[in-house]
Amino acid sequence: MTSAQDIQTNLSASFQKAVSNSWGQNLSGSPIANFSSPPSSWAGAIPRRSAPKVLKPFNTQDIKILLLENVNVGGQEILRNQGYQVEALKTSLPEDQLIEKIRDIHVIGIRSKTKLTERVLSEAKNLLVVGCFCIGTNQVDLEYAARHGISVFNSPFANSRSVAELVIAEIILLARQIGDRSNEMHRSTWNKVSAKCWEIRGKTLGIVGYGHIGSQLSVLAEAMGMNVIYYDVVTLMALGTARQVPTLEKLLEESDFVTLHVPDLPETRNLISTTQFEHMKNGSYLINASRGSVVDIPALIKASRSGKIAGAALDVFPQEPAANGDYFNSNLNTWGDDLRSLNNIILTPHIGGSTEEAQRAIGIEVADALVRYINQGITLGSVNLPEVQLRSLTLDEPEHARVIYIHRNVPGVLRKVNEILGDHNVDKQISDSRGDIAYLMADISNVRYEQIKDIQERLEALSSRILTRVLY
Ligand SMILES: NC(=O)C1=CN([C@@H]2O[C@H](COP(=O)(O)OP(=O)(O)OC[C@H]3O[C@@H](n4cnc5c(N)ncnc54)[C@H](O)[C@@H]3O)[C@@H](O)[C@H]2O)C=CC1
Ligand SMILES: O=C(O)CCC(=O)C(=O)O
Repeated sequence: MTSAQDIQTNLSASFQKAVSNSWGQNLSGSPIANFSSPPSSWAGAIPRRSAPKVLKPFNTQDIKILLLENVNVGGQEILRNQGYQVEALKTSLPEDQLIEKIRDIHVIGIRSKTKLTERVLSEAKNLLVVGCFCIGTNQVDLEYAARHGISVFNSPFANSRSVAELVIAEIILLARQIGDRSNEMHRSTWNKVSAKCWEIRGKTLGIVGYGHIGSQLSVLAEAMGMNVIYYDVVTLMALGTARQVPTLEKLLEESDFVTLHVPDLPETRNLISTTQFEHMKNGSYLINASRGSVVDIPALIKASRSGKIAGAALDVFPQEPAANGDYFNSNLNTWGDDLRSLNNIILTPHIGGSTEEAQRAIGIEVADALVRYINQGITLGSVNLPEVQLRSLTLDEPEHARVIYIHRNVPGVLRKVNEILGDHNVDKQISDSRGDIAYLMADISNVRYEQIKDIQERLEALSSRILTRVLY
């Protein structure tokens, strides 16, 4: 097994090879070729630089990546093209198997189902980075990861449109009781009714959480003739003729359809429970495509049975199966049978972001972020470490190395680091902090292999150290 430490310190065999790699002309697979290219309109405004140098901290084939939950093949290809060892599984893994696997890998890619808790992450001695191939990052203990120098990336909006379109569809499906009519027809029953079936034109849509998805949905709903109101904990610019309301209660009292687009936070757990159902209009509808924890399902079952709500669409659940199959039963969620027995309840298996377009875009975006981080240490887009970028080293800068030092944000660190780097020519350096964690990146020139090793060992010996990497 190759540990991150081995990879970082066992430079001798790979150094010459890696340097000659980096001097080679094979840049076609380089993520930075695109990443650092300015728009063509800038041509002439800035001096032309030589081609970026592909930094390699290791023999790339030593990097082990585990991708779970059917990460898009486009994303897998980007990682394989780097020469990394990629194992891709279609499902999530039970915790014991996850722990077994995570001990050996440097990178893990997940979607919403894999829980990277402190217990799991504490077994991951070599882990450098986590890629969440989705929006939500609530499934990862971000703080623990940061304290151990593990960067976490996600795709903040590549599936927003897909979720918004699903919600538009569900508004109409609920208003016309299409789920029930379709189920009846599947059971050979013809039941042509118009009672309590409505157009959505002129109805009020209440959006809770007016972020990427909520605001996108707002535009689509208005185009369908709906009035849009929204509630958010921050004051946000209304799109179109939408209107922000000051409280959740006000939104619930005014809306014909309530749709939830908030993250999973302690404050959003059971955001919609018995009291909130009481505030809703009689015969209104609830849609939840955010997180299963946001709605109190037993309270929803009561509200549906009493006729307080005329229907609901749920895409997310407190407990979701790790794989496809006949698992959505009462063993998983005790109220499962009760929920399934209700009228006009649309249940979908967390497919809000599951479109070809969204998955392809997410695959590329997160895989690119992982490659940038592994190869260059760039943390742009990290959700738990300071976002730090340095322009690329170029091919006309031989004998350069990039030093990355993730450390606890305590006084005096920079002085000590610069004492170590001070014997060399530091071309450029950047440091930033986020809470208790700081991230320093420095490019130094005219360094020989022995000197790199010495720098790394001295940085490793500092008491503030969380993780040291040297890329060259
Ligand atoms: N069903 C699915 O497949 C998918 C589900 N999601 C879920 O949707 C959630 C929302 O996604 P985005 O719109 O991209 O997030 P976002 O971060 O862009 O927007 C969330 C909004 O909720 C607001 N908010 C936070 N706490 C609130 C509270 N207590 N009350 C009211 N507003 C509150 C925030 O201020 C923000 O404006 C994600 O966190 C994720 O959990 C995201 C993508 C796919
Ligand atoms: O598609 C997925 O696996 C997760 C979608 C989701 O919930 C998210 O992006 O947060």
